[in-house]
Amino acid sequence: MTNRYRLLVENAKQVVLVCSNGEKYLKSDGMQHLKIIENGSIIVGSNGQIEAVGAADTIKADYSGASFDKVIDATGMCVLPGLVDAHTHPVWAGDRVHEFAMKLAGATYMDVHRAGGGIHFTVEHTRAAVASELVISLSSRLKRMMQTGTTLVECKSGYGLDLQTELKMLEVIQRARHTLPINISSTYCGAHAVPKGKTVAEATEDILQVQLPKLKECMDKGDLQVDNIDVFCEKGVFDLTSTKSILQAGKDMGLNINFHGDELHPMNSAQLGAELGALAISHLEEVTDEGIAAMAKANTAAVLLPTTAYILRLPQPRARDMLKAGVIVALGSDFNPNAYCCSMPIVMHLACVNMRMSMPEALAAATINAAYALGCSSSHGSLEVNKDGDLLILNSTR
Ligand SMILES: N=CN[C@@H](CCC(=O)O)C(=O)O
Ligand SMILES: [Zn+2]
Repeated sequence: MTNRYRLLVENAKQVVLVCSNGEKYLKSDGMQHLKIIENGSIIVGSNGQIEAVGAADTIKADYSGASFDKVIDATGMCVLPGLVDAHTHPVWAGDRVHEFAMKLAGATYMDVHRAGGGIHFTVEHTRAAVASELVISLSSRLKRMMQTGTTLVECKSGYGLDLQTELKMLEVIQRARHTLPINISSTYCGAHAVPKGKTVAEATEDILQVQLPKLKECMDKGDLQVDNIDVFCEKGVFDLTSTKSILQAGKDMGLNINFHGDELHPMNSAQLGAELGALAISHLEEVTDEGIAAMAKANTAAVLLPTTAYILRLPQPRARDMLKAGVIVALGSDFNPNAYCCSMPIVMHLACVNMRMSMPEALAAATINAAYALGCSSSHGSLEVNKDGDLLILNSTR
């Protein structure tokens, strides 16, 4: 047995494990009482996984003969799991600050979209951008996310809407996965909007007959790793029927269903997601009581995005109703050219102030539950033995 380890963080005032019994997610009251060790230490092994976590005295005694590549004295500090951002659109070119001005002057998100802006504007610029340019901007955005504590992030395609650009975006995400010290869950979002010049039926056909088969070929050959499938299920974008066929086709390829639903209109997206066994649905500002009940029963996570409601002045997602009903509530930044926030601490803050979540609820939603939404809660989202040694050390007593 080896007695050399990569890292010892010792004597922290608090080690916030979040949970400690292999929970895949936390619900309702379980999110109020997170597992905390006062005066604790944690060891990360040479494989990058957590070797031990516990009271500082116990760790010291158990590992008295061990050596460490690095030792950090965390006296007076607080150790947390790395934050998980469960929803981002970080690959794009073209600035949309002019649309912010339009919105401040009264235009809605869909007014801008229908006028050919919004996602369409970004599609035009992203199609024209070369991959190397997208890699550079993506890397700088991911680095900013890391600086605010994100260690696992979901990254979507969806500003291509054609085979060539969707693949280019997924390849850019793959490059970042291999070059940056951040974990990535990759999402194919070819149904993010109906491309200009196509009907919903034509766009759906292209995704089912052209884009998904090619994606599968690339995945089977090992050229691309993609984890999730996404659709923007919304009035004026993809209706319930087309959404269902695209999500089902993705699921049949082995992708996790994780899609945009019930954002601007009640579409019964939540019920559809529950029926299809979706791992997660994002937004849900307009979800109905029936949708909430269906998600709670199916263990479909709700990825709530407080920056969207803030920037678009939408009704807040009904976090309290969802928590009460037993929905697995997670958080994401929704980083995109319209909602320009890389910081999960700000997202958690907005969740507390605007969605009335408690601080422990927000932390659970940004760690174990966000990891669950990405199918990663066996390796991320809490400080437990054999999970990835992704941790934050806050130079703060609490
Ligand atoms: N609602 C759809 N998609 C994004 C916005 C993307 C964009 O406007 O570029 C979202 O999650 O908020
Ligand atoms: Zn989104």
